[in-house]
Amino acid sequence: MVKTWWELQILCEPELEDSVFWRLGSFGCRGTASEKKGNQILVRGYLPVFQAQLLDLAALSLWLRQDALCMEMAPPTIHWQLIDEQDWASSWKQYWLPQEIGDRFLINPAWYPTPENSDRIIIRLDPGMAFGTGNHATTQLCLESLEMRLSDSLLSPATGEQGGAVIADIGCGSGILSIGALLLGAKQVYAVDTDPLAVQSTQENLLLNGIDKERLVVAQGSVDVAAKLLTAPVDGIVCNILADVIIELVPQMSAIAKPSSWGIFSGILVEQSKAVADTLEKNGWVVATLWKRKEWCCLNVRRS
Ligand SMILES: C[S@@+](CC[C@H](N)C(=O)[O-])C[C@H]1O[C@@H](n2cnc3c(N)ncnc32)[C@H](O)[C@@H]1O
Repeated sequence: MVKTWWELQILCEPELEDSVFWRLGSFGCRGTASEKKGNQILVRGYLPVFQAQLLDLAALSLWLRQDALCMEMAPPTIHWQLIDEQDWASSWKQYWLPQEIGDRFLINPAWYPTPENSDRIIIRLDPGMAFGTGNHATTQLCLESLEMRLSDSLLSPATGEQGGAVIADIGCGSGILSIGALLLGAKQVYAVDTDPLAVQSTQENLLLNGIDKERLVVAQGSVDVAAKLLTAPVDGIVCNILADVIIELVPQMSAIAKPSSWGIFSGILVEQSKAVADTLEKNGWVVATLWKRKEWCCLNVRRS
């Protein structure tokens, strides 16, 4: 039995209570409760931690705000926290199974035996506390986009010799996209994340996949840190963070790109795609394709 839960707390106008309950129910909350707090209502919702990642909670937060705007009410205040932190990092593992993604990848949890006769590229992963198991639609869209971008690579995945793409992975989480790119034949990846746990997880997953550590430079920070580590502009950028963050980082990411670079941007809700695309276009990128999965999308772009 899973004993670790997200507790979501939504403080709203009383008129919004029903719509908040409805939203939490359709989001998958297993239990809900409400109480009066002055002139407002505090609604609490509970769901197992493996059922939602931070991106999903951010999306829920956006929907709750949109629901309030549609009813011409003040937007609710939303908080979330993990409760009963009893070894949650291991309790969710039983729910995470090997998973095929796109045409080429197989994500294999580190505690499962590696399949011997698979014709897929196997990414072995233990994300620990970091985001990036491959279960999330945005990670899948990025891996599939990398497949497309790097499919004509003639490199040896084992050595990455003979040129090949140099890529920046902004917000690397578990390192899943960096490792995927390297196994597809990228020459080198510069991976950054503001979360130190993600940096640690990426380094550990690099070792798990037997990749030469010179091929993956990992550091804590954001695009500014990647820019300092780079010796030349990159051939490609992959960035799976929320839309607001991407919009803020586009000028800095453009500054580390070549005139011929490509980009893969996800973590974007479908309704936010126009704002991200507009910002990219203002900074000299052309949106080639927009791929959707569930409520999320991924922009595949290139420099004009
Ligand atoms: C949605 S996860 C993506 C993880 C992984 N790349 C994937 O696709 O599954 C976003 C990651 O971005 C990191 N992050 C958030 N804001 C950032 C910023 N401004 N710069 C760099 N990393 C950031 C978070 O710590 C988190 O690990």
